[in-house]
Amino acid sequence: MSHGWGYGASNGPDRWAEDYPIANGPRQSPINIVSKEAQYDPSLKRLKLQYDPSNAKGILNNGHSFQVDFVDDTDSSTLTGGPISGTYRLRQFHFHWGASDERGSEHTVNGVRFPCELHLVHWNTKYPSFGEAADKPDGLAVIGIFLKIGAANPRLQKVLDALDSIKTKGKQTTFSNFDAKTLLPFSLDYWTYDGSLTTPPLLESVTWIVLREPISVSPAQMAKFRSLLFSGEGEATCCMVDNFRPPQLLKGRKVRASFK
Ligand SMILES: NS(=O)(=O)c1ccc2c(c1)[C@H]1CCC[C@H]1[C@@H](c1ccc(O)cc1Cl)N2
Ligand SMILES: [Zn+2]
Repeated sequence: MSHGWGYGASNGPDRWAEDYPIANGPRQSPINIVSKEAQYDPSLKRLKLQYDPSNAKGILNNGHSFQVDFVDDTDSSTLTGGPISGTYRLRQFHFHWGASDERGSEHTVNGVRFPCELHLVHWNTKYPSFGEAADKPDGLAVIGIFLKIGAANPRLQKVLDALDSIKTKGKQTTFSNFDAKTLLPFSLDYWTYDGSLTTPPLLESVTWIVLREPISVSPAQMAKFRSLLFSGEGEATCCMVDNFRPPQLLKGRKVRASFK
């Protein structure tokens, strides 16, 4: 790719391997989860999420999605239990979505695509920093949550209301006192497998934890996601939609389920 990676015809997922050969690696994400082939594993623990709302720091349009960043210099917002050992710290969360409601999620379930998918990114504190953890096989743990069209979700509203101030690439604003736990569905049943970041650098460092229960989002709320731009101020306007990578080959990996 002559210019940076993206989701367009000239720089999208089908061309990422040119600059990131790991795109054809053995543990790439996302994947299609075939529920009947996921094996129930009774040794899997319950997920334990302890998030401190005061760790929320800011919200940024990074030109590929938008992310809410958290202060991660202490163990005050952590993920433990589940399929992981040790303590992982919340770094940021972000979303992937479609131009219309029939696509947008990265993971699919029995071939079903959702309009949007939320990723809560955590890093293993056995490493000194996120940067050190990002390329280790057990470095990151990302919780994936599907969004399904339904009633407006009041828990999303504070995030969506901030989008007007970060419309274009590079824009950021403060975003404080937000409890990411409010974004979780009632059930914490999950599928888990070893995978990768779903965008370049596509590092094969992620323990994926995909929740079975979606959260709701209304059509009007989806329109807010789609009001963002990939482009920077003063550049040709390019709507931020379809910022998802399609499912990748399983290549022999097993998907485990925390539930029967
Ligand atoms: N869809 S996802 O959850 O699989 C995903 C994919 C790619 C990246 C991220 C999350 C996040 C995680 C925090 C850093 C950021 C990013 C990155 C940027 C600059 C870097 O030097 C390294 C990284 Cl990892 N890349
Ligand atoms: Zn993501």
